[in-house]
Amino acid sequence: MKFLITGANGQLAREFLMTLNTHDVIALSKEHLDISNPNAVSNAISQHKPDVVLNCAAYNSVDRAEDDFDSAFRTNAIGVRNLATACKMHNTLIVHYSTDYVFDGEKNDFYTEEDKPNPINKYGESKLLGEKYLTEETDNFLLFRVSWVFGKGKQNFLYKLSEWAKKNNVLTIVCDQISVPTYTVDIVKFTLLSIKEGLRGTYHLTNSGCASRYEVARYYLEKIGLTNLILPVNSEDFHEKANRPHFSVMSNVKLSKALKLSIPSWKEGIEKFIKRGMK
Ligand SMILES: NC(=O)C1=CN([C@@H]2O[C@H](COP(=O)(O)OP(=O)(O)OC[C@H]3O[C@@H](n4cnc5c(N)ncnc54)[C@H](OP(=O)(O)O)[C@@H]3O)[C@@H](O)[C@H]2O)C=CC1
Ligand SMILES: Cc1cn([C@H]2C[C@H](O)[C@@H](COP(=O)(O)OP(=O)(O)O[C@H]3O[C@@H](C)C(=O)[C@@H](O)[C@H]3O)O2)c(=O)[nH]c1=O
Repeated sequence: MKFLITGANGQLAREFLMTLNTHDVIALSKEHLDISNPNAVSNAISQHKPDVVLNCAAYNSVDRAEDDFDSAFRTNAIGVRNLATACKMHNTLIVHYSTDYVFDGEKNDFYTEEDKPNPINKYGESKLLGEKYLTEETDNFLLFRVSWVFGKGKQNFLYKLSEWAKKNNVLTIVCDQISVPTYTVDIVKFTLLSIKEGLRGTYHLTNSGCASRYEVARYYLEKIGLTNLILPVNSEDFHEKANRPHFSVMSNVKLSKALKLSIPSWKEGIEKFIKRGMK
């Protein structure tokens, strides 16, 4: 099976590259394939004729998207539509990733695939439009909503935490944002199993369990031997541009039933990540 990976310098793409046999993979970074360019996308799919496109490209700057919706929209919505159109032409499976931030966080229970999204920030809006364009354009898709992704890379909360911890003895961490930290290794594993099993459609792919940012910080920093004082605070204490959902935990039951497998907890994910040297 031949894979084409977009956004090849990102943290999820790099995890795929570490797992897949490189003979079967075409990996294109933004420099080599900007997914917002329809001709470039069409040419890349025609030229490489992959069986599967793994779309790991995204505009992920949640705060910046508030003032620069155009950039977020171009990559997270138009880019996805370009890929979906080209994949449909060649009957290629497209695997795409969305986010817990498509939900408003008001449900106070785990979100299922049946729940109606209602984003409360511009990044979430752009990702929801990407979902819409994907599902309107083709049936041959796997759409995974993931949350609080961590792995080798900098676009994640654990990396940011360790940077904050190096600079400050006392950390103030929000306790009113609850979701599921999800390890790139598990995203890759369950994506590849889903492809192998022939699944299609929308699934929530998160590690199991849930936690506030404050709980994650305490767990992670203790595990890596840092003794910073960590104080719980509310989101309103940070004057961030973007609103973030208070409770965006997604249930992974649909995926776990479809694969007849249980998905490891976020704590197991973090332990595995640390054992691998946080690489
Ligand atoms: N990180 C997280 O916490 C979460 C991520 N997700 C989703 O998971 C998926 C993987 O994210 P992750 O690996 O963490 O993201 P990263 O930010 O690590 O990687 C995204 C990559 O996409 C590239 N990119 C940006 N715009 C374009 C474009 N127009 N064309 C091609 N490439 C582009 C970026 O390049 P450059 O850096 O040069 O712009 C970057 O290399 C994304 O769909 C993301 O939205 C969902 C929930 C949480
Ligand atoms: C600076 C600082 C921030 N925070 C909090 C405020 C804010 O909610 C959060 C910001 O961390 P991040 O930048 O990792 O959060 P954010 O970029 O919002 O993370 C999100 O990214 C996108 C791509 C997703 O799809 C989501 O699933 C989620 O992972 O950290 C603290 O608690 N203490 C601090 O000292």
